[in-house]
Amino acid sequence: MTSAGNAAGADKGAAVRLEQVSFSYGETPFLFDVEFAASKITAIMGPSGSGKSTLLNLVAGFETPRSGRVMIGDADVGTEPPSARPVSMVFQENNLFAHLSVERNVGLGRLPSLRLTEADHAAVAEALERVGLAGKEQRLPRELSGGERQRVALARVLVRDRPVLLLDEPFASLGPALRDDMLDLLAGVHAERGMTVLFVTHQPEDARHIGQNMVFLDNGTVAATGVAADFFGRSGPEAFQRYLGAGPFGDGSRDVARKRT
Ligand SMILES: Nc1ncnc2c1ncn2[C@@H]1O[C@H](COP(=O)(O)OP(=O)(O)OP(=O)(O)O)[C@@H](O)[C@H]1O
Repeated sequence: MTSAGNAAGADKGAAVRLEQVSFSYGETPFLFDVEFAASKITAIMGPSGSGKSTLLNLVAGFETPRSGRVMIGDADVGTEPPSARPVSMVFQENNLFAHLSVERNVGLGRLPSLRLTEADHAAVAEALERVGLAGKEQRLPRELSGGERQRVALARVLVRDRPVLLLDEPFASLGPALRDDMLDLLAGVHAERGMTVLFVTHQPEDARHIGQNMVFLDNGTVAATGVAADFFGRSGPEAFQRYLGAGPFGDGSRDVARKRT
């Protein structure tokens, strides 16, 4: 996959670098030293509790490192509040304000005050069209399906138009066919915009579907990095192969060869 679909968006992303970033939750230590290439989709995998969400939270600014630097492009953002970072984030659930319409939920990405200009309204309409939600602008989140709610979250990302997009298992609650649709939508948006995407997933097939690069976490640190095609080949990192064999919960419950239904 390339970002060549839109020359204007091709260099849009910024590299994300965690330089010897240490952090802890009580007795649980983390140490991250890793670079996410600009304008690429990097899938982040690892056993439950290995620190995937923690890593995203450090990049987003919801957590602060004890030491080390969080770099986005050339800027050290380690002390910036989340709102000042050039980042958008989509979670598995609870991305939307329940009492606000689809249109207003997306508009928030443009302007938290929701005092939108004509141009802002046009951008919201265009984003909703792009994610296939034209005509549903006035609905409340509870009047949408799970997949549609995640489309609203993606539309908000589009109007925010930040160089870095963090996705924490955004499609985990969706069935396989819908998940594939959402991955295709995400890949399309990435091809147009060229933002840097960090995509946390438990699903090897999702990582293979859209991941260009891979980062594998284990026990609070980066155990392996590389190009996705190499990771999933026979000569992929041993720790990753073991993880795939055991399944993310260490019980063999999932397998790389698992077929979509
Ligand atoms: N707010 C918190 N307070 C205390 N401990 C936390 C907190 N958030 C996470 N942890 C702990 O930090 C470790 C890493 O959690 P994290 O959510 O980053 O893992 P993960 O790899 O995203 O897991 P999963 O795949 O289950 O979502 C876990 O042991 C978790 O219990």
